Amino acid sequence: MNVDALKREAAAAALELVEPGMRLGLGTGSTAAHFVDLLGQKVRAGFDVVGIPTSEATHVQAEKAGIRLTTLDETPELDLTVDGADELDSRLRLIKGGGAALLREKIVANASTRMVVIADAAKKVDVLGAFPLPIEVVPFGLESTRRCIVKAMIAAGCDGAVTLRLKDGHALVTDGGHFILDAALGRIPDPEALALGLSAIPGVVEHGLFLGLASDAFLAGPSGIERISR
Ligand SMILES: O=C(CO)[C@H](O)[C@H](O)COP(=O)(O)O
Repeated sequence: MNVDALKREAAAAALELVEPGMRLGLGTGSTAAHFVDLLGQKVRAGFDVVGIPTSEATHVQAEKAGIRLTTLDETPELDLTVDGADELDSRLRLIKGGGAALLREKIVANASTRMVVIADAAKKVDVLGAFPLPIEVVPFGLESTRRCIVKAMIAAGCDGAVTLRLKDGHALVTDGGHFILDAALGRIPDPEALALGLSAIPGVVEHGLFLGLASDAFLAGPSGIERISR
């Protein structure tokens, strides 16, 4: 089975958790897109839920799929968020932000009673960090913020290049109007320490370490779905 089919299987497994009337956080990325697609099919068959998209891209997809949408201002508390991840470990600590949507993804996950991760099984790792850690920063003072990030990394026992994410030769601009710095660390021995250090830097808007947010993960592999719960 190809990776895309596995992603769809993980999405289908999470769909079974959705109940009528739920307030749902809708993730971003190729796996979350399968979830939105499957949810749209259910909605068009008469199932009523309300969704909060975590990116402009998901907003467009969900609207086309016929899913009723709201905002966190109208609906500040959600029942369930279903989202993908770039990496996760057995304690459901995640790296997210490969699709540059980490800020809204974290706000929405934090507003949810449950966050469920859907992914192909290859995303599960023993130690986080092979996937470069996305860090969302304000454009003002970029180089100064980058240096502070390097110092925070060293203080947390890791090291690696921190580079500006580009799109079409220019700095990628997130939905919130910020830039993304990607930290190629290889391994993150103490994600909690790194998260604390990064959050203390004024130019850092948010980082892609999602700690203590996910309650469950559905990981699709060749031999079926593995469910991890916390
Ligand atoms: O964090 C994300 C977007 O910011 C995505 O959830 C993450 O990049 C996984 O994407 P995909 O499902 O396409 O592998």
